[in-house]
Amino acid sequence: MKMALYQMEIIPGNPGANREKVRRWAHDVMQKEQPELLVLPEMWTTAYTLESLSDILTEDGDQTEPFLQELASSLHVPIVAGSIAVKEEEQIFNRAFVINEQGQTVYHYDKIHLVPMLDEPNYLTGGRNPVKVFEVTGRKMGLVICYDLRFPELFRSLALQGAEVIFVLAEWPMARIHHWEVLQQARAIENQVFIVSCNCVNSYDGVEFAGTSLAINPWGEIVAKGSKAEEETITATLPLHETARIRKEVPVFSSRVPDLY
Ligand SMILES: NC(=O)CCC(=O)C(=O)O
Repeated sequence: MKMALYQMEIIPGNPGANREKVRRWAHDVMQKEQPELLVLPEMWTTAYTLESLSDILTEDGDQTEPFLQELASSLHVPIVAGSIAVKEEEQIFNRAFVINEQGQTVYHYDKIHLVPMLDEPNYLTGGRNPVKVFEVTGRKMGLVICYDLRFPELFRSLALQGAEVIFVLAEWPMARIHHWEVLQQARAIENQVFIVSCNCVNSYDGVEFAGTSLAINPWGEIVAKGSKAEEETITATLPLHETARIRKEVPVFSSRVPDLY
């Protein structure tokens, strides 16, 4: 399965301009690369403009989900559409969407673990619904958002539900780039799944983001990697059939003894 990841330089606090960037990118990458799936990063309409988020969202309304639905159906491609800030009454969630190639939203997920190091808990409300797998292109997949990467329980739950690929949608800072790579390789190895991450680049409010979007196979090998600082497209072709062989060679799932832990 061929995927295209948009390692995006987000324009802070300007949803309309970011939607236009994504529209142009999606049309361009579909023409040049013909991927079967598109992937966007975390909070890609606003970046971490947390203090002004409420006003930005009130003014912008709910335009982004219909925009993504129209984009997916017109290009006839599913989109793991990163996450965006969504305001519901007085609460703001960091919400990811998955849109199928018919333009239907097949899944959404509110980030459960809000990141204290970026002050999220002071502005956002954490999700309270459990993670679930979703199906696009006939394959089961899962997703988490950024700081969730530090909580292996989410990944194990998704793997046990049958996810073959787990996406990490992120605005991960350069300050902890070492954790970013190592944790993803560990999640891939321990769950014997493909991990695909989409991060952003550039900085906002003194925080530099780390790029380095990754595709990692269930053996833990990096099969595609973005640069640290450039806005770019990363394409990755995932041989999904390899998972069965790896799970036979190291039969982690049949060796588990969940009654004891
Ligand atoms: N956007 C995020 O959740 C960043 C997570 C992070 O900085 C970390 O886990 O470290």
